[in-house]
Amino acid sequence: MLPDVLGPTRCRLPPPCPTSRCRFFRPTCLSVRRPPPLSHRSALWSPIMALLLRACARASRAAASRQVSTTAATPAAAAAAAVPTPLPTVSVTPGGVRSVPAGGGTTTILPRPIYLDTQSTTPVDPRVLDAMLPHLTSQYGNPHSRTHAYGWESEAAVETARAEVASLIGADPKEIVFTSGATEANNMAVKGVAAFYASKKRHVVTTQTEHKCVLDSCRQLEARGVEVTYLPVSKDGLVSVDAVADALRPDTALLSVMAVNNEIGVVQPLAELGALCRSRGVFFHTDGAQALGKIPLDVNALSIDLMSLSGHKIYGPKGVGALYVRRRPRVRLEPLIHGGGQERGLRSGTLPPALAVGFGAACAVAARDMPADEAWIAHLSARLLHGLTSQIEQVFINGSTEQRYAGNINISFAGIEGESLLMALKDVAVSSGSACTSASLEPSYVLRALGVDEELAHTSIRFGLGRFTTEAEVDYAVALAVKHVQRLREMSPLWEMMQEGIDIKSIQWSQEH
Ligand SMILES: Cc1ncc(COP(=O)(O)O)c(C=O)c1O
Ligand code: FES
Repeated sequence: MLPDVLGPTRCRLPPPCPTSRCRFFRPTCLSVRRPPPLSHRSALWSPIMALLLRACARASRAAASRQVSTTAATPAAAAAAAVPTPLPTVSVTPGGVRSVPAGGGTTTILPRPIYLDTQSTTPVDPRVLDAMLPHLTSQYGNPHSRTHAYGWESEAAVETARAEVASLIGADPKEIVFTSGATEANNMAVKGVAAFYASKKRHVVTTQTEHKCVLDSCRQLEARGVEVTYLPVSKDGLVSVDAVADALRPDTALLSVMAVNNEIGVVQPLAELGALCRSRGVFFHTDGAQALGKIPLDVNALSIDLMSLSGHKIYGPKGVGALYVRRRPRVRLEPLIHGGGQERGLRSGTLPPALAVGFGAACAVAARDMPADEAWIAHLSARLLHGLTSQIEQVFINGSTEQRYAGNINISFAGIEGESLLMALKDVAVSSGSACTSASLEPSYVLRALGVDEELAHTSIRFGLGRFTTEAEVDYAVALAVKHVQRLREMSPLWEMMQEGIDIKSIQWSQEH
Protein backbone atom coordinates (compact mmCIF):
# COMPACT_ATOMS: atom_id res chain seq x y z
CA MET A 1 0.00 0.00 0.00
CA LEU A 2 1.48 3.35 -1.01
CA PRO A 3 1.50 6.13 1.57
CA ASP A 4 -0.29 9.38 0.82
CA VAL A 5 3.02 11.16 0.56
CA LEU A 6 1.55 14.35 -0.82
CA GLY A 7 0.01 15.04 2.62
CA PRO A 8 0.74 18.49 4.04
CA THR A 9 3.34 19.14 1.36
CA ARG A 10 5.39 22.30 1.67
CA CYS A 11 4.54 24.59 -1.21
CA ARG A 12 7.44 25.15 -3.56
CA LEU A 13 6.10 28.26 -5.22
CA PRO A 14 7.17 31.68 -4.01
CA PRO A 15 4.58 33.84 -2.24
CA PRO A 16 2.09 35.23 -2.99
CA CYS A 17 0.15 32.30 -4.38
CA PRO A 18 0.25 33.03 -8.09
CA THR A 19 -2.58 30.79 -9.09
CA SER A 20 -5.85 29.28 -8.08
CA ARG A 21 -4.94 26.03 -9.73
CA CYS A 22 -2.27 24.82 -7.36
CA ARG A 23 -2.43 21.37 -5.81
CA PHE A 24 0.35 22.19 -3.36
CA PHE A 25 -1.58 23.59 -0.43
CA ARG A 26 0.87 25.58 1.60
CA PRO A 27 0.18 27.05 5.03
CA THR A 28 0.66 30.63 3.86
CA CYS A 29 -1.40 30.22 0.77
CA LEU A 30 -4.97 31.42 0.40
CA SER A 31 -5.71 28.16 -1.38
CA VAL A 32 -5.54 26.40 1.98
CA ARG A 33 -8.50 28.30 3.26
CA ARG A 34 -10.21 28.34 -0.09
CA PRO A 35 -9.31 25.06 -1.79
CA PRO A 36 -9.39 25.51 -5.53
CA PRO A 37 -12.48 24.23 -7.27
CA LEU A 38 -12.51 20.62 -8.37
CA SER A 39 -11.92 21.34 -12.02
CA HIS A 40 -8.98 23.62 -11.24
CA ARG A 41 -7.30 21.20 -8.89
CA SER A 42 -7.40 18.53 -11.52
CA ALA A 43 -6.64 20.60 -14.57
CA LEU A 44 -3.03 19.46 -14.81
CA TRP A 45 -3.71 15.80 -14.91
CA SER A 46 -5.06 14.49 -18.13
CA PRO A 47 -6.42 11.18 -16.78
CA ILE A 48 -8.37 13.08 -14.18
CA MET A 49 -9.38 15.60 -16.79
CA ALA A 50 -10.90 12.70 -18.70
CA LEU A 51 -12.76 11.56 -15.58
CA LEU A 52 -13.90 15.10 -14.88
CA LEU A 53 -15.03 15.74 -18.39
CA ARG A 54 -17.05 12.54 -18.24
CA ALA A 55 -18.51 13.58 -14.88
CA CYS A 56 -19.31 17.06 -16.25
CA ALA A 57 -20.93 15.59 -19.33
CA ARG A 58 -23.04 13.31 -17.09
CA ALA A 59 -23.95 16.24 -14.84
CA SER A 60 -24.97 18.46 -17.75
CA ARG A 61 -26.99 15.63 -19.30
CA ALA A 62 -28.73 15.15 -15.93
CA ALA A 63 -29.30 18.91 -15.64
CA ALA A 64 -30.74 19.03 -19.15
CA SER A 65 -33.12 16.18 -18.42
CA ARG A 66 -34.15 17.85 -15.13
CA GLN A 67 -34.87 21.04 -17.03
CA VAL A 68 -37.11 19.18 -19.45
CA SER A 69 -38.97 17.46 -16.63
CA THR A 70 -39.43 20.67 -14.55
CA THR A 71 -41.51 22.20 -17.31
CA ALA A 72 -44.01 19.39 -16.97
CA ALA A 73 -43.78 18.69 -13.18
CA THR A 74 -45.39 20.25 -10.08
CA PRO A 75 -43.45 23.12 -8.38
CA ALA A 76 -42.43 20.76 -5.53
CA ALA A 77 -41.12 18.16 -7.95
CA ALA A 78 -39.35 20.88 -9.91
CA ALA A 79 -37.67 22.16 -6.71
CA ALA A 80 -36.55 18.63 -5.80
CA ALA A 81 -35.23 18.07 -9.30
CA ALA A 82 -33.32 21.37 -9.17
CA VAL A 83 -31.08 20.08 -6.32
CA PRO A 84 -27.76 19.23 -8.09
CA THR A 85 -26.48 15.66 -7.85
CA PRO A 86 -23.42 15.75 -5.55
CA LEU A 87 -20.23 14.98 -7.48
CA PRO A 88 -17.40 12.89 -6.06
CA THR A 89 -14.24 14.72 -5.00
CA VAL A 90 -11.33 13.72 -7.19
CA SER A 91 -7.82 14.25 -5.90
CA VAL A 92 -4.35 13.27 -7.02
CA THR A 93 -1.77 11.79 -4.71
CA PRO A 94 1.44 10.09 -5.73
CA GLY A 95 -0.20 6.93 -4.43
CA GLY A 96 -3.06 7.14 -6.86
CA VAL A 97 -5.95 9.10 -8.23
CA ARG A 98 -8.68 9.02 -5.61
CA SER A 99 -12.35 9.55 -5.98
CA VAL A 100 -14.20 10.15 -2.72
CA PRO A 101 -17.91 9.56 -3.22
CA ALA A 102 -20.10 12.42 -2.01
CA GLY A 103 -21.55 10.09 0.66
CA GLY A 104 -18.08 9.36 2.15
CA GLY A 105 -15.44 6.64 1.84
CA THR A 106 -12.27 6.55 -0.22
CA THR A 107 -11.82 4.73 -3.49
CA THR A 108 -8.58 4.55 -5.42
CA ILE A 109 -9.40 4.49 -9.10
CA LEU A 110 -6.06 4.63 -10.84
CA PRO A 111 -2.94 3.58 -8.99
CA ARG A 112 -0.13 5.99 -9.89
CA PRO A 113 3.46 5.48 -8.84
CA ILE A 114 5.49 8.29 -7.29
CA TYR A 115 6.93 10.40 -10.10
CA LEU A 116 10.72 10.51 -10.18
CA ASP A 117 11.21 10.71 -13.93
CA THR A 118 11.62 14.43 -14.53
CA GLN A 119 14.16 13.95 -17.34
CA SER A 120 11.49 12.20 -19.33
CA THR A 121 9.04 15.04 -18.82
CA THR A 122 7.86 17.49 -16.16
CA PRO A 123 4.35 18.44 -15.03
CA VAL A 124 3.06 21.75 -16.33
CA ASP A 125 3.60 24.46 -13.70
CA PRO A 126 0.25 25.97 -12.63
CA ARG A 127 1.56 29.43 -13.54
CA VAL A 128 2.30 28.19 -17.06
CA LEU A 129 -1.19 26.77 -17.39
CA ASP A 130 -2.67 30.10 -16.29
CA ALA A 131 -0.74 31.86 -19.06
CA MET A 132 -1.84 29.33 -21.68
CA LEU A 133 -5.56 29.14 -20.96
CA PRO A 134 -6.69 32.34 -22.75
CA HIS A 135 -4.99 31.06 -25.91
CA LEU A 136 -6.98 27.84 -25.75
CA THR A 137 -10.27 29.70 -25.27
CA SER A 138 -10.94 33.33 -26.21
CA GLN A 139 -7.71 34.34 -27.95
CA TYR A 140 -7.79 31.91 -30.82
CA GLY A 141 -6.49 34.08 -33.65
CA ASN A 142 -3.89 32.86 -36.11
CA PRO A 143 -0.69 34.69 -35.16
CA HIS A 144 0.11 35.08 -38.85
CA SER A 145 -3.18 36.84 -39.68
CA ARG A 146 -2.20 40.43 -40.38
CA THR A 147 -5.61 41.87 -41.17
CA HIS A 148 -7.48 41.84 -37.84
CA ALA A 149 -7.17 42.11 -34.07
CA TYR A 150 -7.49 38.35 -33.47
CA GLY A 151 -4.25 37.81 -35.38
CA TRP A 152 -2.51 40.79 -33.80
CA GLU A 153 -3.20 39.73 -30.22
CA SER A 154 -1.97 36.17 -30.90
CA GLU A 155 1.10 37.51 -32.66
CA ALA A 156 1.87 39.81 -29.72
CA ALA A 157 1.58 36.88 -27.29
CA VAL A 158 3.89 34.70 -29.42
CA GLU A 159 6.46 37.51 -29.64
CA THR A 160 6.38 38.02 -25.86
CA ALA A 161 6.98 34.28 -25.48
CA ARG A 162 9.86 34.44 -27.96
CA ALA A 163 11.45 37.20 -25.90
CA GLU A 164 11.01 35.17 -22.70
CA VAL A 165 12.73 32.14 -24.25
CA ALA A 166 15.53 34.32 -25.64
CA SER A 167 16.05 36.07 -22.32
CA LEU A 168 16.68 32.81 -20.45
CA ILE A 169 19.68 32.03 -22.68
CA GLY A 170 20.96 35.58 -23.24
CA ALA A 171 19.86 35.62 -26.89
CA ASP A 172 18.06 38.12 -29.11
CA PRO A 173 14.38 37.21 -29.74
CA LYS A 174 15.10 37.24 -33.50
CA GLU A 175 17.46 34.29 -32.91
CA ILE A 176 14.68 32.01 -31.61
CA VAL A 177 12.90 29.69 -34.06
CA PHE A 178 9.93 27.87 -32.54
CA THR A 179 9.75 24.15 -33.29
CA SER A 180 7.70 21.18 -32.11
CA GLY A 181 10.37 20.24 -29.57
CA ALA A 182 14.03 19.45 -29.16
CA THR A 183 13.91 16.49 -31.54
CA GLU A 184 12.93 18.76 -34.41
CA ALA A 185 15.42 21.42 -33.31
CA ASN A 186 18.25 18.85 -33.24
CA ASN A 187 17.31 17.53 -36.67
CA MET A 188 17.12 21.06 -38.00
CA ALA A 189 20.50 22.09 -36.58
CA VAL A 190 22.47 19.01 -37.59
CA LYS A 191 20.93 18.37 -41.01
CA GLY A 192 20.27 22.05 -41.79
CA VAL A 193 23.81 23.32 -41.20
CA ALA A 194 25.41 20.31 -42.94
CA ALA A 195 23.13 20.79 -45.96
CA PHE A 196 23.74 24.53 -46.27
CA TYR A 197 27.53 24.28 -46.14
CA ALA A 198 27.73 20.93 -48.00
CA SER A 199 29.58 22.37 -51.01
CA LYS A 200 32.56 23.43 -48.83
CA LYS A 201 32.41 21.41 -45.63
CA ARG A 202 31.56 17.74 -45.42
CA HIS A 203 32.51 16.74 -41.89
CA VAL A 204 30.58 16.80 -38.58
CA VAL A 205 31.84 15.92 -35.07
CA THR A 206 29.67 14.66 -32.25
CA THR A 207 29.89 12.27 -29.27
CA GLN A 208 28.72 8.71 -28.72
CA THR A 209 26.44 9.75 -25.84
CA GLU A 210 24.20 12.21 -27.70
CA HIS A 211 20.44 11.84 -27.76
CA LYS A 212 19.18 9.43 -30.41
CA CYS A 213 17.75 12.29 -32.47
CA VAL A 214 21.24 13.77 -32.93
CA LEU A 215 22.84 10.38 -33.61
CA ASP A 216 20.14 9.40 -36.10
CA SER A 217 20.40 12.79 -37.84
CA CYS A 218 24.14 12.13 -38.18
CA ARG A 219 23.43 8.69 -39.67
CA GLN A 220 21.23 10.42 -42.23
CA LEU A 221 24.10 12.76 -43.09
CA GLU A 222 26.42 9.78 -43.56
CA ALA A 223 23.96 8.32 -46.05
CA ARG A 224 24.31 11.60 -47.98
CA GLY A 225 28.11 11.40 -48.05
CA VAL A 226 28.95 13.59 -45.03
CA GLU A 227 31.67 12.16 -42.81
CA VAL A 228 30.81 12.02 -39.10
CA THR A 229 33.22 11.51 -36.18
CA TYR A 230 31.54 10.02 -33.09
CA LEU A 231 33.91 10.81 -30.23
CA PRO A 232 34.06 8.50 -27.21
CA VAL A 233 33.62 9.87 -23.69
CA SER A 234 35.69 9.04 -20.61
CA LYS A 235 34.50 6.92 -17.66
CA ASP A 236 32.88 10.01 -16.14
CA GLY A 237 30.82 10.65 -19.27
CA LEU A 238 32.67 13.82 -20.28
CA VAL A 239 34.17 14.45 -23.69
CA SER A 240 37.79 15.55 -23.74
CA VAL A 241 38.30 19.04 -25.19
CA ASP A 242 41.69 17.90 -26.53
CA ALA A 243 40.05 14.99 -28.33
CA VAL A 244 37.58 17.42 -29.91
CA ALA A 245 40.42 19.74 -30.93
CA ASP A 246 42.16 16.78 -32.63
CA ALA A 247 38.97 15.76 -34.40
CA LEU A 248 38.14 19.20 -35.90
CA ARG A 249 39.31 19.63 -39.50
CA PRO A 250 39.32 22.52 -41.99
CA ASP A 251 36.25 20.94 -43.61
CA THR A 252 34.33 20.44 -40.30
CA ALA A 253 31.01 22.28 -40.49
CA LEU A 254 29.61 21.53 -37.04
CA LEU A 255 30.37 20.22 -33.56
CA SER A 256 27.29 18.92 -31.75
CA VAL A 257 27.67 18.14 -28.01
CA MET A 258 24.81 17.88 -25.55
CA ALA A 259 24.85 20.34 -22.61
CA VAL A 260 23.40 18.12 -19.83
CA ASN A 261 23.16 14.42 -20.60
CA ASN A 262 19.62 13.08 -20.34
CA GLU A 263 20.65 9.67 -18.97
CA ILE A 264 23.42 10.50 -16.52
CA GLY A 265 23.12 14.26 -15.92
CA VAL A 266 26.76 15.14 -16.63
CA VAL A 267 27.45 18.69 -17.82
CA GLN A 268 29.85 18.92 -20.74
CA PRO A 269 32.55 21.63 -20.82
CA LEU A 270 30.47 24.01 -22.94
CA ALA A 271 32.62 27.16 -22.52
CA GLU A 272 35.82 25.36 -23.58
CA LEU A 273 34.12 23.66 -26.51
CA GLY A 274 32.53 26.95 -27.63
CA ALA A 275 35.84 28.83 -27.47
CA LEU A 276 37.58 26.03 -29.37
CA CYS A 277 34.98 26.02 -32.14
CA ARG A 278 35.06 29.82 -32.45
CA SER A 279 38.85 29.76 -32.84
CA ARG A 280 38.65 27.04 -35.52
CA GLY A 281 35.75 28.47 -37.56
CA VAL A 282 33.40 25.58 -36.73
CA PHE A 283 29.78 26.09 -35.69
CA PHE A 284 28.99 24.84 -32.18
CA HIS A 285 25.58 23.24 -31.59
CA THR A 286 24.43 22.04 -28.20
CA ASP A 287 21.33 20.08 -27.30
CA GLY A 288 20.15 22.10 -24.31
CA ALA A 289 16.89 20.19 -23.69
CA GLN A 290 18.00 18.95 -20.25
CA ALA A 291 19.98 22.08 -19.39
CA LEU A 292 17.50 24.89 -19.98
CA GLY A 293 16.24 26.33 -16.70
CA LYS A 294 18.45 23.91 -14.74
CA ILE A 295 21.90 25.41 -15.22
CA PRO A 296 22.80 28.98 -16.25
CA LEU A 297 23.12 29.21 -20.03
CA ASP A 298 24.38 32.26 -21.90
CA VAL A 299 24.91 31.73 -25.61
CA ASN A 300 27.41 34.58 -25.84
CA ALA A 301 29.50 33.69 -22.79
CA LEU A 302 29.59 30.05 -23.97
CA SER A 303 30.09 30.86 -27.70
CA ILE A 304 27.14 28.68 -28.67
CA ASP A 305 25.97 29.07 -32.28
CA LEU A 306 22.90 26.81 -32.19
CA MET A 307 20.98 25.40 -29.21
CA SER A 308 18.01 23.03 -29.12
CA LEU A 309 15.37 23.60 -26.44
CA SER A 310 12.24 21.80 -25.30
CA GLY A 311 9.14 23.07 -23.47
CA HIS A 312 8.12 19.96 -21.58
CA LYS A 313 11.42 19.51 -19.77
CA ILE A 314 10.97 22.82 -17.93
CA TYR A 315 7.38 22.58 -16.65
CA GLY A 316 5.96 23.81 -19.95
CA PRO A 317 3.69 22.03 -22.43
CA LYS A 318 4.67 19.13 -24.68
CA GLY A 319 4.85 19.70 -28.43
CA VAL A 320 6.83 22.93 -28.42
CA GLY A 321 10.51 23.77 -28.38
CA ALA A 322 12.93 26.07 -30.13
CA LEU A 323 16.20 26.28 -31.96
CA TYR A 324 18.47 29.17 -31.12
CA VAL A 325 20.30 30.25 -34.30
CA ARG A 326 23.04 32.87 -33.92
CA ARG A 327 22.79 35.98 -36.13
CA ARG A 328 26.26 37.47 -35.55
CA PRO A 329 28.40 35.80 -36.84
CA ARG A 330 25.53 34.47 -38.85
CA VAL A 331 24.71 30.77 -38.98
CA ARG A 332 22.90 29.66 -42.14
CA LEU A 333 20.87 26.48 -42.43
CA GLU A 334 18.56 24.72 -44.85
CA PRO A 335 15.01 24.43 -43.46
CA LEU A 336 13.53 20.98 -42.90
CA ILE A 337 9.95 22.15 -43.45
CA HIS A 338 8.92 24.30 -46.40
CA GLY A 339 5.70 26.23 -46.90
CA GLY A 340 4.33 29.60 -45.81
CA GLY A 341 7.75 30.97 -44.83
CA GLN A 342 6.97 31.47 -41.13
CA GLU A 343 9.81 31.79 -38.62
CA ARG A 344 11.90 33.78 -41.12
CA GLY A 345 11.58 30.98 -43.63
CA LEU A 346 13.33 28.49 -41.36
CA ARG A 347 10.25 26.62 -40.15
CA SER A 348 7.03 26.96 -42.09
CA GLY A 349 3.69 26.22 -40.48
CA THR A 350 1.21 28.07 -38.28
CA LEU A 351 2.65 28.61 -34.81
CA PRO A 352 0.63 27.23 -31.87
CA PRO A 353 0.16 30.34 -29.66
CA ALA A 354 -0.95 28.43 -26.54
CA LEU A 355 2.13 26.18 -26.68
CA ALA A 356 4.51 29.02 -27.48
CA VAL A 357 3.02 31.14 -24.67
CA GLY A 358 3.32 28.17 -22.29
CA PHE A 359 6.95 27.67 -23.26
CA GLY A 360 7.65 31.39 -22.79
CA ALA A 361 5.93 31.42 -19.38
CA ALA A 362 7.91 28.33 -18.33
CA CYS A 363 11.13 30.16 -19.26
CA ALA A 364 10.05 33.28 -17.36
CA VAL A 365 9.21 31.20 -14.28
CA ALA A 366 12.52 29.32 -14.59
CA ALA A 367 14.44 32.58 -14.80
CA ARG A 368 12.87 33.71 -11.51
CA ASP A 369 12.86 30.36 -9.71
CA MET A 370 16.21 28.93 -10.81
CA PRO A 371 18.05 29.74 -7.53
CA ALA A 372 15.20 28.29 -5.43
CA ASP A 373 14.87 25.24 -7.69
CA GLU A 374 18.60 24.65 -7.63
CA ALA A 375 18.75 24.77 -3.82
CA TRP A 376 15.69 22.53 -3.42
CA ILE A 377 16.87 19.94 -5.92
CA ALA A 378 20.40 19.90 -4.48
CA HIS A 379 18.85 19.27 -1.05
CA LEU A 380 16.67 16.41 -2.36
CA SER A 381 19.56 14.97 -4.33
CA ALA A 382 21.81 14.87 -1.25
CA ARG A 383 18.97 13.30 0.75
CA LEU A 384 18.44 10.58 -1.88
CA LEU A 385 22.13 9.84 -2.27
CA HIS A 386 22.73 9.73 1.47
CA GLY A 387 19.67 7.52 1.96
CA LEU A 388 20.87 5.01 -0.61
CA THR A 389 24.60 4.99 -0.03
CA SER A 390 24.35 4.89 3.78
CA GLN A 391 22.04 1.88 3.75
CA ILE A 392 23.14 -0.11 0.71
CA GLU A 393 26.69 -1.14 -0.05
CA GLN A 394 28.07 -1.41 -3.57
CA VAL A 395 26.02 1.31 -5.25
CA PHE A 396 27.72 3.23 -8.04
CA ILE A 397 26.89 6.68 -9.37
CA ASN A 398 27.17 6.72 -13.15
CA GLY A 399 28.89 9.77 -14.61
CA SER A 400 30.99 12.51 -13.08
CA THR A 401 30.10 13.39 -9.50
CA GLU A 402 31.41 16.95 -9.92
CA GLN A 403 30.30 18.07 -13.39
CA ARG A 404 26.65 17.22 -13.05
CA TYR A 405 23.12 18.49 -12.69
CA ALA A 406 21.91 17.43 -9.22
CA GLY A 407 18.39 16.47 -10.32
CA ASN A 408 19.56 13.54 -12.44
CA ILE A 409 20.97 10.67 -10.39
CA ASN A 410 21.85 7.52 -12.27
CA ILE A 411 22.82 4.69 -9.95
CA SER A 412 23.79 1.04 -10.46
CA PHE A 413 23.23 -1.60 -7.78
CA ALA A 414 25.73 -4.48 -7.86
CA GLY A 415 24.81 -8.12 -7.41
CA ILE A 416 21.19 -8.14 -8.47
CA GLU A 417 19.22 -8.71 -11.61
CA GLY A 418 18.07 -5.62 -13.48
CA GLU A 419 14.62 -6.86 -14.43
CA SER A 420 13.82 -7.98 -10.86
CA LEU A 421 14.87 -4.58 -9.55
CA LEU A 422 12.65 -2.75 -12.01
CA MET A 423 9.70 -4.96 -11.09
CA ALA A 424 10.35 -4.36 -7.39
CA LEU A 425 10.42 -0.58 -7.88
CA LYS A 426 7.19 -0.41 -9.83
CA ASP A 427 5.63 1.95 -7.26
CA VAL A 428 8.16 4.60 -8.23
CA ALA A 429 8.16 5.96 -11.79
CA VAL A 430 11.85 5.94 -12.69
CA SER A 431 13.81 5.22 -15.82
CA SER A 432 16.17 2.29 -16.16
CA GLY A 433 19.52 1.92 -17.84
CA SER A 434 18.12 -0.74 -20.11
CA ALA A 435 16.13 -0.04 -23.21
CA CYS A 436 13.60 -2.65 -24.12
CA THR A 437 14.49 -3.79 -27.60
CA SER A 438 12.87 -6.93 -28.95
CA ALA A 439 12.69 -9.68 -26.35
CA SER A 440 15.83 -8.79 -24.44
CA LEU A 441 16.72 -5.83 -22.25
CA GLU A 442 19.64 -4.08 -23.92
CA PRO A 443 21.89 -2.02 -21.67
CA SER A 444 21.84 1.69 -22.48
CA TYR A 445 24.28 2.83 -25.18
CA VAL A 446 25.21 5.81 -22.99
CA LEU A 447 26.28 3.60 -20.07
CA ARG A 448 28.09 1.30 -22.50
CA ALA A 449 29.99 4.32 -23.86
CA LEU A 450 31.11 5.07 -20.27
CA GLY A 451 32.46 1.52 -20.02
CA VAL A 452 29.94 0.51 -17.32
CA ASP A 453 29.80 -3.30 -16.90
CA GLU A 454 26.87 -4.96 -18.62
CA GLU A 455 25.54 -6.30 -15.28
CA LEU A 456 25.78 -2.90 -13.64
CA ALA A 457 24.25 -1.17 -16.66
CA HIS A 458 21.28 -3.53 -16.36
CA THR A 459 20.70 -2.56 -12.72
CA SER A 460 21.02 1.17 -13.26
CA ILE A 461 18.14 3.39 -12.27
CA ARG A 462 17.74 7.07 -13.10
CA PHE A 463 16.07 9.05 -10.32
CA GLY A 464 14.78 12.37 -11.67
CA LEU A 465 14.05 15.12 -9.15
CA GLY A 466 12.27 18.36 -9.91
CA ARG A 467 10.63 21.55 -8.70
CA PHE A 468 7.60 19.70 -7.34
CA THR A 469 9.34 16.63 -5.91
CA THR A 470 8.86 16.36 -2.15
CA GLU A 471 11.07 15.03 0.63
CA ALA A 472 8.43 12.41 1.42
CA GLU A 473 8.58 11.13 -2.16
CA VAL A 474 12.37 10.84 -1.99
CA ASP A 475 12.17 9.06 1.37
CA TYR A 476 9.61 6.63 0.03
CA ALA A 477 11.78 5.83 -3.02
CA VAL A 478 14.84 5.32 -0.80
CA ALA A 479 12.97 3.03 1.59
CA LEU A 480 11.61 0.97 -1.31
CA ALA A 481 15.02 0.66 -3.00
CA VAL A 482 16.75 -0.31 0.28
CA LYS A 483 14.13 -2.94 1.07
CA HIS A 484 14.15 -4.56 -2.36
CA VAL A 485 17.87 -4.38 -3.08
CA GLN A 486 18.50 -6.17 0.23
CA ARG A 487 15.79 -8.74 -0.49
CA LEU A 488 17.05 -9.42 -4.02
CA ARG A 489 20.64 -9.69 -2.86
CA GLU A 490 19.67 -12.25 -0.22
CA MET A 491 18.28 -14.41 -3.03
CA SER A 492 21.13 -13.74 -5.47
CA PRO A 493 23.87 -16.34 -6.02
CA LEU A 494 25.81 -13.59 -7.82
CA TRP A 495 25.84 -11.46 -4.68
CA GLU A 496 26.88 -14.47 -2.58
CA MET A 497 29.85 -15.09 -4.87
CA MET A 498 30.80 -11.40 -4.78
CA GLN A 499 30.73 -11.54 -0.96
CA GLU A 500 33.10 -14.52 -1.09
CA GLY A 501 35.50 -12.41 -3.14
CA ILE A 502 35.00 -14.28 -6.42
CA ASP A 503 35.65 -12.15 -9.48
CA ILE A 504 32.40 -12.54 -11.41
CA LYS A 505 34.06 -11.60 -14.70
CA SER A 506 36.53 -14.47 -14.39
CA ILE A 507 33.78 -17.09 -14.30
CA GLN A 508 33.33 -19.22 -17.42
CA TRP A 509 29.58 -19.81 -17.56
CA SER A 510 28.74 -23.13 -19.20
CA GLN A 511 25.58 -23.52 -21.22
CA GLU A 512 23.45 -26.64 -21.04
CA HIS A 513 22.32 -27.99 -24.36
C1 LIG B 1 18.74 15.63 -24.36
C2 LIG B 1 17.45 15.52 -25.08
N1 LIG B 1 17.36 15.91 -26.37
C3 LIG B 1 16.23 15.85 -27.06
C4 LIG B 1 15.07 15.37 -26.49
C5 LIG B 1 13.81 15.34 -27.29
O1 LIG B 1 12.99 16.40 -26.88
P1 LIG B 1 11.49 16.56 -27.38
O2 LIG B 1 10.68 15.59 -26.59
O3 LIG B 1 11.15 17.99 -27.06
O4 LIG B 1 11.46 16.29 -28.82
C6 LIG B 1 15.11 14.92 -25.18
C7 LIG B 1 13.92 14.35 -24.54
O5 LIG B 1 13.84 13.18 -24.26
C8 LIG B 1 16.32 15.01 -24.45
O6 LIG B 1 16.41 14.60 -23.19
S1 FES C 1 -0.21 26.43 -2.40
FE1 FES C 1 -0.75 28.11 -3.55
S2 FES C 1 0.80 28.26 -4.95
FE2 FES C 1 1.32 26.52 -3.84
